[in-house]
Amino acid sequence: MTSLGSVDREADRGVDGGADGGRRLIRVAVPNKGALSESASGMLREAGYRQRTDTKELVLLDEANGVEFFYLRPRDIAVYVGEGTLDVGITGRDMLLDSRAPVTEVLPLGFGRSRFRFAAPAGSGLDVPSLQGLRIATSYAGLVGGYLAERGVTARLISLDGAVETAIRLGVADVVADVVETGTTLRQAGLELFGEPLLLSEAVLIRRRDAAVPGGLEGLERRLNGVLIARNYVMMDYDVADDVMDAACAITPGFEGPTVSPLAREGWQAVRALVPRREAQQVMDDLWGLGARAILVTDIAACRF
Ligand SMILES: Nc1ncnc2c1ncn2[C@@H]1O[C@H](COP(=O)(O)OP(=O)(O)OP(=O)(O)O)[C@@H](O)[C@H]1O
Ligand SMILES: O=P(O)(O)OC[C@H]1O[C@H](OP(=O)(O)OP(=O)(O)O)[C@H](O)[C@@H]1O
Ligand SMILES: [Mg+2]
Repeated sequence: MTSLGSVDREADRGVDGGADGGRRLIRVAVPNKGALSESASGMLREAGYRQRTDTKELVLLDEANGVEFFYLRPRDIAVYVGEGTLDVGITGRDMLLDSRAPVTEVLPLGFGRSRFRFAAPAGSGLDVPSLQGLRIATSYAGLVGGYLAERGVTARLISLDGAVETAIRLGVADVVADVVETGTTLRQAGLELFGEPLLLSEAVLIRRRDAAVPGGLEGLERRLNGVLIARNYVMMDYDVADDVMDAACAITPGFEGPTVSPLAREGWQAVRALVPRREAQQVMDDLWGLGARAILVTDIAACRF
């Protein structure tokens, strides 16, 4: 295992000798465990980067791609990036806001989606103004404190490391504020949600705010964006008669207009466009209704936009 210190010095020297001669590595923080860890590494792997095979590895150098990955607790990632120690990182939007670190979102990554909510024993009938003077257990005191301050509510925040849902039963708090995905954990604790979500969270790529854009970020962002498009879009091909071509193109506008090619068949054209994956079945029905035929959908293995 390599120590963080020795790799730091290696990174400062950059990648020598290659076509990029002396290019500095971009240093990327990745969650080492928890809800975001597997998906973050999976996405980076899909984007062509090396990822660790041993969960005990703390640092991994992907020299060919000019990236060095540091596996850290998701809660600490905004701190490292905010301090400028690491260039970019993947963490949850909720953790980034909670940290108050000087970082900014570069790209939402579409996984680790959750809502941040207040909850209390079923039937309490609470709302946000009635939190005044109550005890709120949370692992996100920065986020909750900021939310209440904006609304002029003063409550006592009980900071806990995790499993906050149990705090009410144990008499430590009146209310909890926590991450909710399915709501199962809250229900099992006999709690119910109240108030609007404080936040809709997901995994995000972050960088330091008010600092120069790190070298290499553009390439990383383009690759990750390519993964998002490959995941969220499909390629649709179909044949359509000239007289309904405009209507068909309106159904499948693509990103920059569909590709239209002549067909051997007189009065018909072949059309190709990207379509949101979740809309593909409805779009095929609509095209069929217009008279389009030979409608094919294919997955995108990789792309750059
Ligand atoms: N069940 C979940 N579904 C979706 N996202 C989640 C879920 N649990 C946590 N997250 C998100 O993952 C990020 C990291 O949370 P995670 O639970 O992994 O860290 P933690 O609570 O500090 O550590 P741990 O739970 O491993 O002790 C946060 O942004 C959070 O919103
Ligand atoms: O709505 P659900 O689908 O039940 O998911 C939400 C739960 O998942 C997370 O717990 P985690 O396992 O991370 O434990 P923690 O609370 O100790 O962080 C979160 O803190 C909630 O407790
Ligand atoms: Mg957790």
